[in-house]
Amino acid sequence: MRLAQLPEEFKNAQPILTKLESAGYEAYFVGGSVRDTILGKPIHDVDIATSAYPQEVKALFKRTVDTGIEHGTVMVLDHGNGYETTTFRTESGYQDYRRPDEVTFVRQLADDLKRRDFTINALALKQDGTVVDLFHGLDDLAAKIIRAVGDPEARFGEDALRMMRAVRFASQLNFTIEPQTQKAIKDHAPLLSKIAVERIHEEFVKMMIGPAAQRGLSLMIQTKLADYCPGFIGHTIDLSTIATLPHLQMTDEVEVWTLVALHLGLSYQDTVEFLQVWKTANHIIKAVVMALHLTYAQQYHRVKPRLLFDLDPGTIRAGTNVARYSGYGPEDPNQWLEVYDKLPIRNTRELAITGKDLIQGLGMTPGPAIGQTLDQLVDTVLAGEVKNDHAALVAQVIEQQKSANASE
Ligand SMILES: Nc1ccn([C@@H]2O[C@H](COP(=O)(O)OP(=O)(O)OP(=O)(O)O)[C@@H](O)[C@H]2O)c(=O)n1
Ligand SMILES: [Mg+2]
Repeated sequence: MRLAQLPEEFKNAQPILTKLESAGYEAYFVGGSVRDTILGKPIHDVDIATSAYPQEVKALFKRTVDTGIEHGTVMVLDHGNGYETTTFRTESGYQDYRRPDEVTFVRQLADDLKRRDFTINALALKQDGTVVDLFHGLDDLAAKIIRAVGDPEARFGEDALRMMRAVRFASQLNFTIEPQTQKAIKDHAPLLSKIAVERIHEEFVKMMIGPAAQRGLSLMIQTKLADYCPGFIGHTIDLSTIATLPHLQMTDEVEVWTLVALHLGLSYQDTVEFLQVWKTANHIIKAVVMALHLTYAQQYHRVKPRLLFDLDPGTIRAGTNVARYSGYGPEDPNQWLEVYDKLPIRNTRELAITGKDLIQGLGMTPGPAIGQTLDQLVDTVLAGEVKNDHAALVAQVIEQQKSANASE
């Protein structure tokens, strides 16, 4: 196969390949960008593989960064772009099921391609558009199949994360996993516990955001990969409910975890603990808990202005979408955002009175009472009982002070 037209990203990188070739080395585009180009999808990072050894690459280019030189990777900087340029290599050792004990640089492209995970990821592209396909990766791309290169057991024994990559690609590309490859995943699923949670996390989220998330999740259940993910054991039924939702099209990590927490029936506190075990970033955990409040409120038909006030557009969108995927959100995905936009205030700072006004103008003592009073004013303004107007709010505070004094 020869591609008639290369995407812009590859064209920009061509001078790097030309320079390597002029010096007598071989150089190819490899990895996901080749796969995605053939599928007609946009590409992100351009990876280059070459027969030149790292020191030879460094000698050829003026500006390089040693991003992973012990594994053969040097980043070549060119016109504001950086290209990961990796020497052809073989790997051996994998005693920990995650990384090789030893990498050996080699001069043959074939040796490099045969250590890669799946046939669709083992394609190489020459700069003239010729595709080097040693393992029928093009047939598998056309048939929409994820198949390990060579012996699947060996590939998963080398790097157990590849099992999660298989289900992630099944979702992202809407592909099936070839039966022998799938059997090897089932046989090796326990090895997933050797992998750092952060790496499983990344694959899981990518899988859930993919267009065929239901397929990916079903595969995780069938192969028992789910049992080796944090907090999923014993929750297969909840996960299979997610796998049957008809309109799943998640757009970000907050949606993913909100949906999972909802279907696992987690309380807010359990959600925090569950997401900590998954090593989720704190700002994401916070957003998930907020979105979950909205999702639960929709389930019980109790969405109040104060709840929307406490959220922000991002968490409102996530909470609404998750309720919609689960069958009880509003028909219009923008419904709660529109209500939010029409709130008289969306932030305590938007109140037409400040803590300073309370202290200096109304003689209140500095302390926690100031915050409580402002919070009550937020409630009254949101409930439509008082207009967000300075004089009206001052009158409201004086009223409250009077009735407080009277009851003393
Ligand atoms: N566990 C892994 C990870 C990567 N690779 C090889 O390294 C390439 C680049 O890896 P990576 O960027 O992680 O994945 P991509 O396939 O490029 O997918 P993405 O589009 O998500 O980057 C893969 O295509 C594959 O050939 C592998 O064999 N085994
Ligand atoms: Mg990649």
